[in-house]
Amino acid sequence: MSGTSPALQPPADAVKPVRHPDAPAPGEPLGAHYGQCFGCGGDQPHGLHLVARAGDGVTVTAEFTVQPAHQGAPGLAHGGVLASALDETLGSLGWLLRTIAVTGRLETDFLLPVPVGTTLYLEAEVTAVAGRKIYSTATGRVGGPDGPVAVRADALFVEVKVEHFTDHGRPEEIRAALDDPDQVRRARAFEVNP
Ligand SMILES: CCCCCCCC(=O)SCCNC(=O)CCNC(=O)[C@H](O)C(C)(C)COP(=O)(O)OP(=O)(O)OC[C@H]1O[C@@H](n2cnc3c(N)ncnc32)[C@H](O)[C@@H]1OP(=O)(O)O
Repeated sequence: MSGTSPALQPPADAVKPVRHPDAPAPGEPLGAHYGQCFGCGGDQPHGLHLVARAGDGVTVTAEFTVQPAHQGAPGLAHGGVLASALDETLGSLGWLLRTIAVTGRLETDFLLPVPVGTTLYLEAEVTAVAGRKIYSTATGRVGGPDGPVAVRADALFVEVKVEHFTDHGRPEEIRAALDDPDQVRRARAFEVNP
């Protein structure tokens, strides 16, 4: 069973999302926004190492393979890890809008158990925008990009300023990210923005 709560129904004044003219081209890898990110960071040993690509319109696709460190029950992915994969994929839609946004609400349906070693094929799309509120939906399929849906989610992301991160993050990590001599990495740590 799945159903979206009223909190995730776009209001009457919501508009269709607009792909930013400088959004990455369809098929272009989005890359990690921060090396230590649990979702996409290459320097995060127990992370998902999720790889996302821009799609058409305001969509992205992504893949992640469930590792032994991601188990809940023996040999099965932990539900929170699968929710993280959906959240990360939905979060990467910010690259298409060129908007910095964080998850306000994430509603998840777990439809099939997902064994360790499985690759989850994820797809996410922005469905509506109302002011700072960004409504989106995602699926994770198994067995291939057209396989059965194992997990799905609806989400509300809320646009924030970069100070959301710099004011609230632990000072050690903020300082390290701001001191990164690589200008692109420095910007990407906080902004889902090329
Ligand atoms: C760099 C990006 C990496 C991406 C990684 C993947 C994404 C993530 O996991 S981000 C991390 C997890 N998320 C967070 O830590 C966010 C924590 N929450 C917050 O900081 C705040 O609650 C925040 C920013 C969401 C909203 O606060 P604030 O900016 O004060 O806005 P606020 O006025 O409360 O809400 C704005 C609108 O959103 C709505 N809204 C906010 N939260 C929710 C919610 N949970 N459910 C429904 N609606 C909500 C409000 O009702 C309001 O609507 P309206 O404009 O119609 O009145």
